[in-house]
Amino acid sequence: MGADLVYSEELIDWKLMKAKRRENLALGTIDFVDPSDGSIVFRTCKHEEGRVILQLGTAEAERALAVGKLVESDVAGIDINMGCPKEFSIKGGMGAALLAKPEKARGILKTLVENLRIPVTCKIRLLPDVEETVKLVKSFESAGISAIAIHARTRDERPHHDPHPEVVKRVAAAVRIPVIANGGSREIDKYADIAKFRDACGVDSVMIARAAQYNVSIFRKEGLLPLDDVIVKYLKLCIDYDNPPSNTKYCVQNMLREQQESPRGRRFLNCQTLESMCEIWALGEYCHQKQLEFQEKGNFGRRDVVPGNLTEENDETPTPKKAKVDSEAIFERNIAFFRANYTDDKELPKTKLHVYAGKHDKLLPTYETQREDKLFRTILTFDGKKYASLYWEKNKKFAEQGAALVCLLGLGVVSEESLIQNGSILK
Ligand SMILES: Cc1cc2nc3c(=O)[nH]c(=O)nc-3n(C[C@H](O)[C@H](O)[C@H](O)COP(=O)(O)O)c2cc1C
Repeated sequence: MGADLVYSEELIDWKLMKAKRRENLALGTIDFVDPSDGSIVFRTCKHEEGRVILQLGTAEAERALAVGKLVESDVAGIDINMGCPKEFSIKGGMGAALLAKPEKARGILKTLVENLRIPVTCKIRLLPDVEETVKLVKSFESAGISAIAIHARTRDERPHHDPHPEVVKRVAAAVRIPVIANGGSREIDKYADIAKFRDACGVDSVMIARAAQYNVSIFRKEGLLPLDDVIVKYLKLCIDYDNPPSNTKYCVQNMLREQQESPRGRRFLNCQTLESMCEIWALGEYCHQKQLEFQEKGNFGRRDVVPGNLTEENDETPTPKKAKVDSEAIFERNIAFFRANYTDDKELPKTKLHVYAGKHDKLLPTYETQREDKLFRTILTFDGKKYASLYWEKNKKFAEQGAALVCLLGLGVVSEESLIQNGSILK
């Protein structure tokens, strides 16, 4: 859309340190995979080469360097987050906590500068005192960093507080490295507003977060694109790079904002799969075909990566082990559990199934729940057979109820018609 560089969201050092680098031939991406559960910690691709700066949350030079070494061939630079005021960052000595430990912070930057081949930057907030901020930035400059991003607020100020471009201006005038001004989104509605903020801060570069989340075409010199065009472009990328549905949903929600209240917005909020989200913007078939193509090429979702299959050092392209359970042997239907369908607790699918088991002198069913990307699916075993819904529920309880419903259908305890009638069977 016209941005020169894009920063990743903050990734925590220990999470990346244990990740394994894999080339994903099906998607054409480089993946950093958590070997314990197969989740993707960071994914990038050729198209992003030279453009993406990986932002790291760290409190230790050694750990930061280990991550730097792991990713240095795949990113344009490493940024150390020294601005995050959130509790989890501060408690871990990361983010804005580093502003209170300037020597430690400088040590991290210096270690990276001296040992990595790529540029090192950091992102800070203003200190309450201007001269202290200048001193800090000069000290980081002397550590050899290539640029510094400054969020024009102090650690205790929140997004609704006015930013302080005049303070950024004073700091920028005191150093030679490029200062990237940040924190102006409230006043940035169009491309020309970026220059206003840039000039007020006396810098050459601006970093935009929220205004870009709302409509990423804010970076286009030619002006904003209609939101639907942006969503379509974004969804296509999500399909092409197999982005997790929950993250896709979160990002589109940030674009829709008040439109979430519209009938289309409400339909969107009910979506759980990437395909169902894509259907709203006429990309359902494209999504479906791409997912089939990726499966054929061997791109397995994280549920297919079982613990341990990424641990062999020399095995660069392991064949992911397919599903924990042989899907051939499972009775599967696309059934969702809607709590509102059951006013009487005795009618709840699990309760009903347990009563059935008692009456027929069978052992109670067992439930094994898989979790993927904040969604849940349960494989239920009853009387030697396995049952599961194809529908991923938003919590474990619902997933178990959904699987019980499939089982009741398989046993003939509930009828297909009744499930169609109450909307539980999905197409
Ligand atoms: C949803 C969200 C996530 C953010 N995550 C990060 C992050 O991972 N690292 C970071 O340095 N700043 C993060 N920020 C802060 C922004 O980078 C930025 O400093 C702040 O929003 C002010 O800039 P703006 O006015 O352009 O939004 C986040 C902000 C938002 C709204």
